[in-house]
Amino acid sequence: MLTSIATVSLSGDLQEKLDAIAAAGFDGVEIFENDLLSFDGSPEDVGKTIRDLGLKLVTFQPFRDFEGMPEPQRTRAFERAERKFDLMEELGTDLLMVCSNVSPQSLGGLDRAAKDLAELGDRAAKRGLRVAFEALSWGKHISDYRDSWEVVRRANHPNVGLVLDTFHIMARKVPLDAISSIPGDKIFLVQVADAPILEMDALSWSRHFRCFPGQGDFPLGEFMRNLAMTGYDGPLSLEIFNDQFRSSSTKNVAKDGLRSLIYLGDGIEGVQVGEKGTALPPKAHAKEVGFVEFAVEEENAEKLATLFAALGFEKRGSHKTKAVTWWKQGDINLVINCDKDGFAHSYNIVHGPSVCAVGLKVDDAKATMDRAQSLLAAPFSQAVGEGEIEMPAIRGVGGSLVYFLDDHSELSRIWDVEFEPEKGADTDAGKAKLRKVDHVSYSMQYEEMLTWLLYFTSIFDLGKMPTLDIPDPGGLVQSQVVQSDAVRLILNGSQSPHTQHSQFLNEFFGSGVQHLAFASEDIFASVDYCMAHGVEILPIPENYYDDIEARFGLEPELLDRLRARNILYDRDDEGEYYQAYTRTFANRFFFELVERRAYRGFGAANAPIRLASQTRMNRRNDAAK
Ligand SMILES: O=C(O)c1ccc(O)c(O)c1
Ligand SMILES: [Mg+2]
Repeated sequence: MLTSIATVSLSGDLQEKLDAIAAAGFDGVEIFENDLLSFDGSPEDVGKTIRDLGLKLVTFQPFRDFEGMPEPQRTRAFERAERKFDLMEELGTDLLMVCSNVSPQSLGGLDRAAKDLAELGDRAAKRGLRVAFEALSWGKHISDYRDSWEVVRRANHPNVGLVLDTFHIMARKVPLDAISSIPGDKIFLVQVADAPILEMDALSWSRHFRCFPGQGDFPLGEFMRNLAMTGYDGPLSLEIFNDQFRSSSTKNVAKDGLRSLIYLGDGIEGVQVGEKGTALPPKAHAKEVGFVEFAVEEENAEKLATLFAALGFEKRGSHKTKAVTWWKQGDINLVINCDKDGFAHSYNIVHGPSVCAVGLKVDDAKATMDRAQSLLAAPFSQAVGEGEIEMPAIRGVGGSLVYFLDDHSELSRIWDVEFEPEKGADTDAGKAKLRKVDHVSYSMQYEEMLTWLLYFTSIFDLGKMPTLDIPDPGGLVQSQVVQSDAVRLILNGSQSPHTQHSQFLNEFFGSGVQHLAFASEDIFASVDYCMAHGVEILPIPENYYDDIEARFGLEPELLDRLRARNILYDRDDEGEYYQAYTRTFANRFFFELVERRAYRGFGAANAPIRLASQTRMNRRNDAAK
């Protein structure tokens, strides 16, 4: 199937859109009428530009309010169609997409509609053109794909075919299995869109909340399996009306679109997406966070080392040739990089003290790299010193890196090969009882959230959880978790410029890791160790403890232990959660200590308390300056 996208899906003017569509690597494009009307150039110019970019003009759309009109509107509708046919000849496309009538004047009846379409087919055939009929989910008489198919079937005209648009089909929650019995050659166009499940009218839902396949909740795999059975081999075209996309980078959104189509075809038998098709290795199993690398200047490297030691980490080695140290506790590996060369250094120059890379352990690092690149991730490599191991990596959030590690290649020996062991290091160290990285939390522009959601869930076996709105004193923060059984990532975005989250983006000059949570096997012991070693734990107000006492009926003794250590508490049907936070390091990132007792959430109810407390600390710091 040809990959295609409708111009309405992107921001920018028509030229920018077409450039981005071609640059992303699509085979074709749908011209949405408004993009043509607002363009300062002739239809011939547009057609030539499209061909010169190597794109196929898949369809011109939409032609509205056509079928079932009484006279005199009916005659006028045919005249309007003839004008569109003229335009199509100038543009150089043979397909007009007709969407079902929404006019209150239109008359019902499948036969009437079929007769109108057959006549339109005759007129189109005279010019070597075709028409394709789509059921809008809010159409006056025709709103169900089974009815639009019945109209096309009864029109029984070689130049009249069907459009299947997954949004309209799924918005009506009708069964998908009837798709499989439509003959593939009667389907002229397939438009794909995903969307979050929302309770609202179909028109507003469609015009504002569509998103790329994989970013929403629709059962698109089931659709594709049914489509494969029809033998359809025409365009697979993204048609996405989305408010975020309209205000995002044209190029990035176009690339996300193509990634989503490649992902849509992944694992669907009988479906080849793109002219060549892309065979993907299976989704990478994200087994654990293998390491986290911090990019800092020398001065901050010392401070960060002091903080790591106070958090119970043991320095285990120094890189043989670079100003890089390795810290470990339990299965957590942290790397402090203050070398004057290489990626970390350039990242530090832009962002200041920061997490510049996260290493994810997978089953097979090489296969993961292949999959990531097939899904259009940007590979990263830099000069590898003698005797060093080249670790596969791709660009991630805010230009930071995601490295891939595994247990079976030479990558498993990276610490031994590249690091001089620290003499006298306690190799069993787990002083503060921290065992694993529990989660990594990224802050990003609100408009980027769907990009990184698709990135993480298409490459890895990370599933998405429902999004949450978290109140910050300066506005709402939207939070999206993606997780496997052992790796949890949080993607946070905010539309308010006043949230802490947005301040982070300003001060950090972009998106990145805002905090890192370590899983403790005994939160009280962990916090005691850290406090005894000078770690300042984020203070939590007394009111909070009064509230959780009332809410959960906690024993006074437990409450005292929580209060004394500024530990937050949550409980649900599954279990209990304990969490404490460090103060922010260098005004950038902070650490969280958590203990999960059969609990799978992230303490969302506590997040506003934490955010308010952090805001208070920041204001106090600002006032002291
Ligand atoms: O929102 C609309 O009007 C509209 C127009 C054309 C389409 O293909 C569609 O799915 C929706
Ligand atoms: Mg459509």
